[in-house]
Amino acid sequence: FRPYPNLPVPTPSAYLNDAPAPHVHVIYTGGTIGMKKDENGEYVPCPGYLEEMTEELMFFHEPGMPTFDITEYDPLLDSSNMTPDNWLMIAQDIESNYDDYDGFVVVHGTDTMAYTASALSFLLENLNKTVVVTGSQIPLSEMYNDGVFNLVGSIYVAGWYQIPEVGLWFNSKMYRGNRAQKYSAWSLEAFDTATIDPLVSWGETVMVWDHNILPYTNNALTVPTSISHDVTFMHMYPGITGAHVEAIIGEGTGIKAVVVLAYGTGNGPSDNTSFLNALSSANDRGVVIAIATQTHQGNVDLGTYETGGAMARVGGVGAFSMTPECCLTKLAYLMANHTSEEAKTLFQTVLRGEYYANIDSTHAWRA
Ligand SMILES: NC(=O)C[C@H](N)C(=O)O
Repeated sequence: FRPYPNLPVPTPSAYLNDAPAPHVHVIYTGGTIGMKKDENGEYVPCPGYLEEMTEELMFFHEPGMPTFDITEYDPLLDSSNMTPDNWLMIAQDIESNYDDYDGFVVVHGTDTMAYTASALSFLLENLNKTVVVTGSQIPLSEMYNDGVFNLVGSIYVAGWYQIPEVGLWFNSKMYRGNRAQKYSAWSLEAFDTATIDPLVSWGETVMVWDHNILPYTNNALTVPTSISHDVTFMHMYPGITGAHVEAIIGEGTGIKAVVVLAYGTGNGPSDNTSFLNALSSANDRGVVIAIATQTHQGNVDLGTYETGGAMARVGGVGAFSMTPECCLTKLAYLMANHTSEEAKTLFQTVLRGEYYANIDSTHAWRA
């Protein structure tokens, strides 16, 4: 339990020591944090409100807080309205402001925050600065809310700590963006990860769990110019048929890759010929079939059961412990610029610390 080494770790006395305040770029995309109720009593994003609140509230101006600029997107989005193009736009925004800021905060709705954080982790190639994605369950406009401290914590960490990763900050913890999932639509502890410990946690002091953090890079940041929209999910369930598979990934759907949410360690109905034939013909057409799991913990290993072997024999590639959000965004990133064969290989390669085969399953004790 040590502060991250080789970094300016601000202590209360350091704040008062004329330490130059770092400068953070806050990209405000929308989400509950800046919402107010409309005439129907439903929460909607409210332009200008986040900036107004950060100007008004003393927490954002305490000694030791980084300085920050807010860029507000137009329109502000409930994150349920986000698409892969929005992920790309945020990544390109970070790229064009990269040299002018010490760190970046993306303010975002919680509903699809895990997807955006994961997508950014892949899109920001050779990232060497901290990018924190955050939001809240309760808007700043409510008397009791989690938005203030989620935002204060994110700006603080993005400014003072150089962590070459995309993190997702929620409830005093920063998770690796491509490992986090929304676990609760109610709790203020809305996010968790089944595999590795948080990268940062804020208790009485700020702790950076340096053994989890990816290495720095000397290469320049790059961001691809396109992302694939032709990646989908297929949730497996008892009774699934070949016709159901065809409806999702059959010829004519234009689908290039599918994340199959299979059972347990990646198993499927090995005696269901119509189902297997539908998958097999998709594979023959070059559709990448990624086999993930409906469970939160454990590794996909298609060699454990005959029912897993069946998924491998129709061309499926196992997702190890990658979350569904990670699988979908990784494939959206890969399919834009790679052939199916390349994408299969890269899918089963650790690109941004998104899984560690054999290690992640040892976290099963967290259950
Ligand atoms: N807490 C939230 O931010 C939920 C909201 N529907 C959103 O994702 O934008």
